[in-house]
Amino acid sequence: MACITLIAVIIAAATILIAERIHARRRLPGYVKKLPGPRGLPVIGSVHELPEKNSWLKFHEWGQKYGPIYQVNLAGTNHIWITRDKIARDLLTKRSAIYSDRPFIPALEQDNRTSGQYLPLMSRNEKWIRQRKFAKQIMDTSEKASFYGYPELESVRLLFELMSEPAKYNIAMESFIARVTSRLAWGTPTPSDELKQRARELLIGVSPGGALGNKLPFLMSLPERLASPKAWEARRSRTERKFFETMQAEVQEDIDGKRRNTPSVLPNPAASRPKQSWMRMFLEKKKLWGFGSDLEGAFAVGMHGIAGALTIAAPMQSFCLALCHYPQYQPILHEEIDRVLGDRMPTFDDMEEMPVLRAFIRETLRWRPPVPTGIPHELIQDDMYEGYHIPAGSVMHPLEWSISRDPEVFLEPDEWNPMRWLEARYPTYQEPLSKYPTITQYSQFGYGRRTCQGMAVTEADLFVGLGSVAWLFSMAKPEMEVSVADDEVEANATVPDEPIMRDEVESNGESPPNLSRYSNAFMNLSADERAFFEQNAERIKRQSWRYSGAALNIPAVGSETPPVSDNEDSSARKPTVAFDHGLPTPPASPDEDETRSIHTASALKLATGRLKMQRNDSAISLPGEFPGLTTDPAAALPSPPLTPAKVPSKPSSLRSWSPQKSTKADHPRSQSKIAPLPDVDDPTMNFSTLLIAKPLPFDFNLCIRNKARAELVARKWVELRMQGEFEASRVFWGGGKDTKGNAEFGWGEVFA
Ligand code: HEM
Repeated sequence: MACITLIAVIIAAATILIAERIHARRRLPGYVKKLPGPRGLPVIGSVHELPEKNSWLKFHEWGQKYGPIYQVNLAGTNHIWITRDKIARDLLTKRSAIYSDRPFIPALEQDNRTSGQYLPLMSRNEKWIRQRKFAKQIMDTSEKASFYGYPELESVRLLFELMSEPAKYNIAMESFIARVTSRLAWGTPTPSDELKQRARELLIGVSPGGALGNKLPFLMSLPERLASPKAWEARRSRTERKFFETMQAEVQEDIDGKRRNTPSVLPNPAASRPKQSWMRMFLEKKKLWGFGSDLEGAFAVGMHGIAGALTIAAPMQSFCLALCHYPQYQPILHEEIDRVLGDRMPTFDDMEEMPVLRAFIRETLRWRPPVPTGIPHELIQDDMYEGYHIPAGSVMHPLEWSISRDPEVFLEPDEWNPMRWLEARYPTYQEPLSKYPTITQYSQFGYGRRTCQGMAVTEADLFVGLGSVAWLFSMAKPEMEVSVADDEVEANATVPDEPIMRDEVESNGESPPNLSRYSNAFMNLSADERAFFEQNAERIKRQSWRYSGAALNIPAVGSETPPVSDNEDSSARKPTVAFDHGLPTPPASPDEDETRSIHTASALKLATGRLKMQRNDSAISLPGEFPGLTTDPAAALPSPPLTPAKVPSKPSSLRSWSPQKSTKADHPRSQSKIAPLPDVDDPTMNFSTLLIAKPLPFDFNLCIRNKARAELVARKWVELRMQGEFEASRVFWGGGKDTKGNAEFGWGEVFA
């Protein structure tokens, strides 16, 4: 029996092979050349040569071997890899009429090309046209409204969380993006955890190295009970739909005023007012969009939520990686931040004035592209390029990893060097600096008719989010930690059993402590809050440093309170009592100023418990290795190498490169040495394996650069929280207890 099966498999494989050969020969006229590439094995092609981790490095290596455009057979499908920007533009942009389709993704329950669910994965059909129009409208409108101020708002919570639990920096950054995106999509940050999970699960579903159904498509034709990947996908798909429909219905209820003052849903009336959002735009002008159903609108908005939720967090984490591994550039960024912003946090309006911050972000996107393999296009008819045949149905990959490592454009391409965007001696430099470098209009966001719709949101989130992080913190690898212990601070490091209160703080001045007011204030706390402080007394005690009273000069609240919007009843602004990050929400008090001050002090104290302070406000400086800032910033810039990288000078276009004719002697590989591939043990190369490459968590030190800024953040956090802005994330499935839900809806297992 086994023998018969083996013979059957061999016959089937041989038939496919012969059919492939005949097919290829019949379609290729004699004068047309075939693109080079690895030969691979019959049937499976080169699948077995791909590593599980960082597969883009293999494609990059093949690019160096076979040239800037080559083809690979992967399980019977022809994949074409493009490693130079010019070729990607020639094909995907200039010939976008035939290069703008998307390949089929087997692991999804519904056909990604026609289902109308995910704009980035659709074929170029009617649904794609109307959803792309809709996407442009919602992006343009929200951009004009400065994306409703959500990045600035959530960056306060981001900084507060980073001060509170620096070790969870990756969660804080992902939450920042998910909250901003949830607000944009539905006007509320409460679904942010669910959105993150929806994004992770979809990412698994669409990644070639993710769901098993993409590696073994036949599994998707079996019944769910026999194929667990199919059951996983069915649940993912049901949960996603339910989530999008629930959010759509809630926004509709908000608009209709039905959800106002319903404490079980949103405890704070101020927070329950309908906020601006993409869903609101959809619902208010439904007819304008011409969608087939409300469900299409639910997906059109939800998909944008998902697209934003994980992509932007990846470069935020790569930014930390870069700053730690290339510390010599940090002072340059801090100099710009201190000069332009001083003691206020950045806003989107600061873009023009801050080319250094933009350069740091752009360079991070280049150095560690969030989508290193690019998002593939599919060619719908046979084509020719520079004498080479590209068959219809080929899956075209603009290989971002290689495109952003073209040694003719990027000197020393593997080095993170933001100066390449700021100094005229680099080929990438462009005037005027008030505009360039941009964060958008970059190969990282794709080509032609399928370019990313979320570039502007990405720009706002990264600029405000990372600008805020660098405004408050400096970063260093653990072994590079500078001495941060301040004798005075150390001497004061005894912490009372209870939280620091305003009166105690003031007592560091002339007047003696007013203990009665102190204890009254403590007694004014709700039972929940008192319990919190009691339970956390030990933790609070363990803090490594605390502010001295003189330093904690808390100004009265007033001028910085955000204005009350037209449709908000200011008397309705009541603080809520809920626990989030282990920190109490301030209770309502007749004396709000006092309550705010008290809670600012305790919030700040709790928040900064695990952080280190730098001795002075300037950035890290170590002898020798790091450039100190001088009055002439140019003189302080680190000197990049004047000679190009050790990589070979490679042809930038196909004109000077002809793979088919090449002999061993004139092949690019034999002309010069191949650039060494990055070491896979390199700590900066530790990435998740899915389509979006996110650095895995790593150890580093976050140091507060300036006390006054930390105080400002804590104060803003308290104020905004009292206004009901920082609602905690909601649990959608499982009756409020957990996220697993039941067999029908809930969270599936995820990895990476
Ligand atoms: C760092 C952040 C991001 C990166 C690197 C990125 C990258 C990309 C890439 C490479 C594509 C495919 C382009 C092509 O096929 O040529 C794409 C498409 C798309 N992106 Fe983004 N993206 C990011 C953030 C976002 C955000 C925040 C949103 C929305 C809120 C978004 C929405 C979309 C949409 C709707 C498409 C599909 C366009 C189409 O197929 O017609 N992206 N993105």
